[in-house]
Amino acid sequence: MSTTTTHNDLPLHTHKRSRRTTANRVFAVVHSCAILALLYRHALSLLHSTSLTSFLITLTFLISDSILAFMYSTAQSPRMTPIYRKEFPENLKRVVKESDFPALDMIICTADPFKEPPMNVVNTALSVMAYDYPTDKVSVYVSDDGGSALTLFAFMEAARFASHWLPFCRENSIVERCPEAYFETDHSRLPEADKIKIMYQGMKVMVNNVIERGKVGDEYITGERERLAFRKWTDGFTRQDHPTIIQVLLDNSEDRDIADNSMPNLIYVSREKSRTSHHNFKAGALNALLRVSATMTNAPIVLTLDCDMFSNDPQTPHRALCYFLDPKIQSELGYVQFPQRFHGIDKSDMYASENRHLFEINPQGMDGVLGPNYVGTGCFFSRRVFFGGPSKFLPPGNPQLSPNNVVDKPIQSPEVLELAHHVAACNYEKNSNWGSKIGVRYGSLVEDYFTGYRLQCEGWKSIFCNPDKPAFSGDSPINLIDVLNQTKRWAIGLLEVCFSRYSPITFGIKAMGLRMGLAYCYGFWAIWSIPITTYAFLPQLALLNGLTIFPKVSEPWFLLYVFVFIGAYFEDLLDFHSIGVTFQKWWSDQRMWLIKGLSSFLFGSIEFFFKSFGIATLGFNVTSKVLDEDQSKRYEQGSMEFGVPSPLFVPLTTAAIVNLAAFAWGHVEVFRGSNGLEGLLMQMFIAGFGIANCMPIYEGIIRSDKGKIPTKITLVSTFIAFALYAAAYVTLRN
Ligand SMILES: O=c1ccn([C@@H]2O[C@H](COP(=O)(O)OP(=O)(O)O[C@H]3O[C@H](CO)[C@@H](O)[C@H](O)[C@H]3O)[C@@H](O)[C@H]2O)c(=O)[nH]1
Ligand SMILES: [Mn+2]
Repeated sequence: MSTTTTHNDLPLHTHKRSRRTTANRVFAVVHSCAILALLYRHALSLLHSTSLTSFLITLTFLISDSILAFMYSTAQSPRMTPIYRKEFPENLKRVVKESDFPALDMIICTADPFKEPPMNVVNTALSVMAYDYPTDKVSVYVSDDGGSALTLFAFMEAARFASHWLPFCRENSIVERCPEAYFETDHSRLPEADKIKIMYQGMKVMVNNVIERGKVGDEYITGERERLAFRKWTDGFTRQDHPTIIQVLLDNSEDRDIADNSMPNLIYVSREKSRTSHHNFKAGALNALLRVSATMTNAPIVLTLDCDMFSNDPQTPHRALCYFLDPKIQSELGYVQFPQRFHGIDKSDMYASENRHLFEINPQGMDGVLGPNYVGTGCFFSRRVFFGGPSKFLPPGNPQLSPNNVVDKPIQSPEVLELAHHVAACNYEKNSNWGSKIGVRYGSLVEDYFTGYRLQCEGWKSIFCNPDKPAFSGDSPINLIDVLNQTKRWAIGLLEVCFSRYSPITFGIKAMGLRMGLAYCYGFWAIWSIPITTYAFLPQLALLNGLTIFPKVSEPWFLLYVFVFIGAYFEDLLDFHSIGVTFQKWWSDQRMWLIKGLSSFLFGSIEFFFKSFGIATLGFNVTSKVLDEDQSKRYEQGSMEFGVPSPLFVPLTTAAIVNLAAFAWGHVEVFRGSNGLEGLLMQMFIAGFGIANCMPIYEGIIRSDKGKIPTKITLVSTFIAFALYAAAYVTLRN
């Protein structure tokens, strides 16, 4: 089945349904029945339980399995109608003249020059400045929430380098337009390549020198314009407290590259910050930038990009236009989301950094209903989307910020610059709709999930654009603690939405219908921690005390458990298989799911709980993108990086110890014949499965390199494991 949109017989895009749709639906019904039967069994045994202990154990499993059932059933929603799309950018110019292409404003976010090296930010910017797009229609805005002169310095250099890099890419039809990625491979066949490479290396060395010294020395400041710019970093200037800085680095009405073509606009913006007003993290930055860009260029299409993700294909805007320029879907189309894809990932994707469920499988499913969620980066928006639903325009206070306003003054004219500074001020949003009804939405650490969700609730549709050649390519953390802290932030942010009055289960279903509402319920993520923790400890502690808590092999209920487990796992494996992911990567993904359940989801839930009672406040901890050489080496060798004595590792290590002990003790019990294998088999299997998943943790305990689990963590975990055993001994043995 496939639908085609044509203009004079030239399709811009098509889509087709997944062949697995029917199988998915049938299986969902069968599996759901099995789960219901299991819950029914728990309810029965709860009613007939003979002791307090067995009552509590059954209750724990009833709660855990109900959560699993809830998460399972909501996850089925996107699996009902996954679709695959295809674009035909080659037809675009035949349908719309290039001179009629809409202008593009691209916003790149950065927040910390030491965690996000300015050279990476520069690479991201250069990769999109070099898009195959009419340069007079392209504007790149760098949002620097770190308010760092170092980042501005890097961009001054980048602006100069761009005048060589852009014509070089165009004349040689270079595909790799991120210089760092391009120079990683040898291009000695192209005579100019060497020259450009030397230029690039020179810039890199200079920028990195400046970063190392922590300040821009006078010897690096060449012109009067630069001197004036850096003067804004006065003595009282801190990243939390400083005036707005807007620096136009390239202006397409006057700057030209070495081949005499016009350059895209390049504008550095660091919005005003003050300790007395909340800046709403990235959401605040994006809103400030939406306004600043409105005063200067006000392009109808806006790309939001994180500094850790560069463009991997210069035709990407054309792909997005295949949808935005289709008159049939135009009026309701809010955004076109490209998946987050990553480079430098190890063969087994040890940390499940690819997050295929989140970034690919789910969006494909949601695309078959109203469209995918927004994932913060690699997303082209129609500017209009930020100002009310498709049929309910909400004007911003100032008509000059309206999405249909045409800017008729040059970007460096005093009026434009004055207004731009005014709208970047930190109290500009006071008593306005920004963050609540217009712009990117505030109130969650996952502003992306929340914003996309709210926009879809307002009636906007979205498109998932997933070309074979990844459109963007990003960095991902290469040590466990960064991964866990990142997912902890996400888990908290998602709970902030799911337990608010905008919860997808209530508000979402009402606004978008059952299927979309349920699809957004993956935001309840963190509650996975409850069943995962239960299954990581309870069967094992019971086993250590010789207590049978699951059906015997000979009972029919045993088969039901087997079916539910294998069914869920096999379904997941097939999902990964259908998008071409190896078995090994799938195994890592499910393992990381368990690891997160015992760490980031668990701690995230607790922190969210504290926050809800006003006991703690939570911030956006930017993930570090700096690569440590030793760590990189261990990453390539496939050994998991612990290194720091973080409490996040304690439940994991404890679980590893308890599972090993239980598995060993189970064998003893069976050989002694005190309790037959028949009754303990399932508990033995669960402990064995736990051990299989904990392999990197045992390695982490016995390794001796810097990335090992700190001895302190091992000791604390061993102590807790004993304490748990003792507690179980007291409660379970009577
Ligand atoms: O106060 C802040 C904090 C962060 N950022 C930027 O936000 C982006 C994302 O931060 P990062 O540390 O890379 O977080 P990730 O967890 O990798 O990001 C994912 O999750 C975020 C929400 O938690 C989304 O915003 C991102 O787009 C999504 O890729 C980066 O460009 C930062 O520079 C800001 O601009 N201001
Ligand atoms: Mn990131």
